[in-house]
Amino acid sequence: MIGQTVRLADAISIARILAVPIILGFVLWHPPSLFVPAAAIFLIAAISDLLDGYVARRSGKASTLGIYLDLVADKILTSCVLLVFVDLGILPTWPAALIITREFIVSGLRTVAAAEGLIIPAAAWGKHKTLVTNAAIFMLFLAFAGSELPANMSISSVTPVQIFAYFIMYIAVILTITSGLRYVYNARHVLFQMMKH
Ligand SMILES: O=P(O)(O)OC[C@H](O)CO
Repeated sequence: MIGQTVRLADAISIARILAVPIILGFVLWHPPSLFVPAAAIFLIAAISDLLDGYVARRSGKASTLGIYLDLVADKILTSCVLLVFVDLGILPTWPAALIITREFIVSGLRTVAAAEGLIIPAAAWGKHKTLVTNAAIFMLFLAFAGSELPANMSISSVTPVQIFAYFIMYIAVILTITSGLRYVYNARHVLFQMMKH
């Protein structure tokens, strides 16, 4: 039973990864008119992040594969959608670059910590960052659904919903940086250890 629950959690994470090409397909095929179906699939994928955590917790024990799949699925989903937003001019390069760089730094830290026998699981501040980032992405999808893309817009046609979506995205950037710094600070002994070798 525990094995089955863990496998269900893993299957949910794998489904989240498989949803990424479908979302990108909708977004790139006919932007921005297919943003609503893209947003709907993105929302289901983002909610599945909460679901796989719940399913894994019910088993009382997350598998190592489950921890890996959960983290990797989140990062693939977020990074790919941010890149496509940059491609379409919805997002400047720097917030996407900052978010993706932070993910590399924290993932790298997890790798060296694991080599030292230390597991760095997703902490509450990391989960909050993911929640806010996903909310911002979902709102950007809806804010630009059926509207002009930024390259064809005049400043006067920017809507309050679009301004609000960007506001949430910049909060997500701040949470991404602060949560990343917390991981680095909490694992400082791993970094000091690395410097000694
Ligand atoms: O901030 P991280 O790297 O711990 O990632 C958190 C996860 O996205 C939560 O599922």
